[in-house]
Amino acid sequence: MKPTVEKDNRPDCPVGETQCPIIDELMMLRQLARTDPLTGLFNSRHFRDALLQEIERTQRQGQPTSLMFVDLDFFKKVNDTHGHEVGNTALKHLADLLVNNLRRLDIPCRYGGEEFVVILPGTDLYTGKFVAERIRSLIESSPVPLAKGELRLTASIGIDTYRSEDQDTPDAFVARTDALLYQAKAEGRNRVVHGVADLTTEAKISADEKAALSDLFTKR
Ligand SMILES: Nc1nc2c(ncn2[C@@H]2O[C@H](COP(=O)(O)OP(=O)(O)OP(=O)(O)O)[C@@H](O)[C@H]2O)c(=O)[nH]1
Repeated sequence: MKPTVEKDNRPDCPVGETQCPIIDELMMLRQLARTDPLTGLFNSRHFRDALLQEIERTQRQGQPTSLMFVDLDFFKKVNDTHGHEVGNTALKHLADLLVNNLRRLDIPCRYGGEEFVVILPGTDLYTGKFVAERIRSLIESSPVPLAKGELRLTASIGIDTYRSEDQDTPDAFVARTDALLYQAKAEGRNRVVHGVADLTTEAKISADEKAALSDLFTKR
């Protein structure tokens, strides 16, 4: 889901007009305050608000929320070798890849620098692991087209899930997921590291469903 001009929470025009330039301007500024200018993704401010909302939904309705940290590998070398502009092109390339390969409900954000974060509402860890692996594989197999040749990238990913019975705070959830990303870096990069699997949920998924999920993600 990419930022679009918000239609909800639109304040009423103080003089009751349907077209109100001041309200339009206010909505635009509100949008800008939540958007990363380089990639067009949501920024870390929006990420925090959206995560709080999804965790609240998990606590009230029981649907799990997964969280994925995606960080490009050796990105400093990209800047050092090809220059900052090419680095920026690579960041935009990754942002587009995320937008084009996630569900519309998912919330990809630029967390900062070369680190991206995606909220996956209503997604258990089993499904989240498939999504993460598909994104990792797509990054590896989709080089960035440059004026001269192409730039190959890889990324490390940490993914974990907030379940209705979880007691940790949103910050603690972010910290435990971020720690998995750092584990992926430490274990050699270009890999997905996930949190502790919920064996009861996994056991409920039939072999047919697992095969269908696997098929779905390998065919895309
Ligand atoms: N081009 C560009 N580079 C950025 C931007 N934000 C951060 N960076 C660069 O991202 C690089 C991150 O480098 P490091 O934190 O050392 O990480 P890394 O080289 O990717 O190494 P690992 O993450 O350990 O694989 C630094 O060189 C930053 O300058 C940006 O908006 N544009």
